Amino acid sequence: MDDPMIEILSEEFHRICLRSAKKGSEPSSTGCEQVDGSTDLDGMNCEANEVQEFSPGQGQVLPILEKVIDLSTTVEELKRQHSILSGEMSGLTTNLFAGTGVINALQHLSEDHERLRLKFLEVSSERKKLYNEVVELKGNIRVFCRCRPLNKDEIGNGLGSVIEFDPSQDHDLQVNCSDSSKKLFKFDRVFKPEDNQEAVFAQTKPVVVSVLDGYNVCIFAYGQTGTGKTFTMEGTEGNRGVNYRTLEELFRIAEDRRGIMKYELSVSILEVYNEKIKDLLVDSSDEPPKKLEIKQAAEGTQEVPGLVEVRVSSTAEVWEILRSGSRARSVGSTSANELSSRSHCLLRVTVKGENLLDGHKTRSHLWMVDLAGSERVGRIDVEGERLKESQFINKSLSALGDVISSLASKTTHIPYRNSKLTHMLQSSLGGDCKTLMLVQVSPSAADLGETLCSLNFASRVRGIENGPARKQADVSELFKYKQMVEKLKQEEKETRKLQDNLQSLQLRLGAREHAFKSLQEKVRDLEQQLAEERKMRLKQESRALTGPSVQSSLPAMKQAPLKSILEKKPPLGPSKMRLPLRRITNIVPSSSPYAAQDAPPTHTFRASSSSSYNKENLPKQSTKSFLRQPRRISIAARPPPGPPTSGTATKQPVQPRRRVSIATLRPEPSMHAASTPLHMQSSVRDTRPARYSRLFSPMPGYTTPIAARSSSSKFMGSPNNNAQPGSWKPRHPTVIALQRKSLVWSPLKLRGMMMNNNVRRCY
Ligand SMILES: Nc1ncnc2c1ncn2[C@@H]1O[C@H](COP(=O)(O)OP(=O)(O)OP(=O)(O)O)[C@@H](O)[C@H]1O
Repeated sequence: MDDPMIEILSEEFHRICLRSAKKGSEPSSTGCEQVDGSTDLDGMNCEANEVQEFSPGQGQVLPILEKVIDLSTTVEELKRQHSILSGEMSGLTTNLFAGTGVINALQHLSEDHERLRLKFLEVSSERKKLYNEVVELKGNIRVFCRCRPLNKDEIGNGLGSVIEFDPSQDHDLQVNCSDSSKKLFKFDRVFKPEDNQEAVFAQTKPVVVSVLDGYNVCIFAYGQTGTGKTFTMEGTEGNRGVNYRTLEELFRIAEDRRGIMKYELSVSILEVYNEKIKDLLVDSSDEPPKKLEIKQAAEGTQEVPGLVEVRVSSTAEVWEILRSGSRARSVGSTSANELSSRSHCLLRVTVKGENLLDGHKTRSHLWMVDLAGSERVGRIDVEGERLKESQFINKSLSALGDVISSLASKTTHIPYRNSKLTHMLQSSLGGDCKTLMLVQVSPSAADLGETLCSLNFASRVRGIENGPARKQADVSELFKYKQMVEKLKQEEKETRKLQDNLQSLQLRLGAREHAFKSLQEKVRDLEQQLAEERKMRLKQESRALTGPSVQSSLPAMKQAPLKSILEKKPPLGPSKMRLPLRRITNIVPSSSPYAAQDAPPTHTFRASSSSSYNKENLPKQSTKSFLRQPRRISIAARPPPGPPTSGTATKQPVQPRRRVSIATLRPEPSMHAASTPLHMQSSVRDTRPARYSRLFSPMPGYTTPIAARSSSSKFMGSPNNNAQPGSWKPRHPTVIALQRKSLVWSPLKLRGMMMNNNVRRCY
């Protein structure tokens, strides 16, 4: 039993029962007492029945029983309430699960919200970018032309319109000049006299609303006096102009973007009159006007400290402010316009924007300028103060023209500071800023000159940006790129050439390395061969020396020193200790089978002291000359023709071998022609001075191998066979170079060559 109330009641009932039992009745007979002695609500029911049973028996209901009955009813009621509450409780528990679903849904929603917010930010920045691009494509400096209708006076004077419009063209207008020629002008947009303020603003709107995206914008109306500049910019009550419509549009867009962007718009109106700045929102009737100056702010923008800035939040207040500013403007009467604006009127709208989604803040300016009349001084009859005004107006307008021209032609210096007007507009002219020029013209034939002036000026501004000047800028860029391309091409060409050169050099190097290797191998082979041959010769010599014939033929006194020398000498071998060739050749016996068979006498070299030479066969002069030869006369010398005589050893002592050299390889004139590479070499080194002169002089009677093949040598610079000694002059550049360069001859090389050509034949 959960309920404590029921428990209390149950106890109470139990007590009553017990008391009744004591009064004479047997409570056990009622059967209400349970075996385990416990009581419950059933027991109560039982009690109630018992009470009812008692009641009739006793004739009246006891107050206690009444109480019990009441209590039972209460219990019943409580039980019912309990079950209801339990039901509610379980219902609440079930609802708790439904709450989780709600939380999940909420979570999903917040995630969606975040995703959409980011997407929106992305899309809005993309829109901003694209919008700006569209404006830029149309031109950051745009020029519109508006022609006012002929006024009553002009019509009354019978003046006709000199301007013609092509109904199908929105960009052209044609001026009929006084000499009946026609001049065509093209602008970004041309408004005919019948075009209303709405039409003009429809085209202006895309430029002005850029201010809400954080861009600085400047619109100005230019033209001669009375052409409708003020009408276009300010308008009238019923025909509101660009100023009011722009602010109206800005408010509309700001309202559209509410919740995403927060904008604050404030307005200032000032005029530049005779190069002085005047705040048109200050009531200067009581006090003299404050002097305002242009100052450069820290962030580089131009500010006018002290200039009134009125916060505007609705179009209703804007109109009033614009009217009051207009009223304060300096006007004067000229012959062209009764209420001519003698100053430049500038309306500045400052827009502070805050992106509520990402907190990004912007501050930009929109300038809407109604310029003073651009007519030349002589055009209107002015004098005194009016003349001075006109001069200031002209000066500042020409400064504006210079600034726009410089901006359009993208020159580095923009002359902003030449006038107060341009200085003030500095941060809203050029760079990322959007500029719109509205050139106002009169259709009247009387204004033709001024109309042409205004149209020419406007065309120049537009033409420089979108026409030839812009093209010129592009051409210069193109030219720069073309030059770069040319340079690159040339560099590529040179690189290719260098690569080719490198490749050929590498090939040549490879070929040289290969040749060098093969030469090295050849030298090694030759050395080996030489060593073997020496070994063999030594064997033969020793055999010859020990042989009886040699012993008998040589006198004992002469054999002894020779023998001793031989014994002292180490055997020839591949080692560094090689015997000099001369020594070996000196002792080669005439009976040597090599000498007799292999080597023809004309080609076999024998040293001058060799015993194997037959002295008789040698011409006297030759022998003498041989004897006169310095010791460096070596193996390369050609022996005179005739068979060598065995056993006739000369008395010339055996000279220790020195450097083998071809330096003494100079055959005697009587020698027969011999063609060896050495001779060839010596023959081409004719003109060398001093000791080389003789060495390289051409050898008369000698024929180079090439020369031997053909009677007239094809080798460039080779000596002519028939040429007189010393008459040959080298012509080949290599020969000339060699003549100039002293050569160092390697004994090893020489030995190899000698062995190849001559020495082998000695055997
Ligand atoms: N497009 C137009 N439609 C109807 N009326 C026009 C139009 N343009 C100008 N006007 C009228 O021509 C007159 C001269 O215009 P406005 O004063 O605007 O010229 P302005 O160029 O501002 O002259 P100033 O330089 O002397 O101030 C005004 O009465 C104006 O209402």
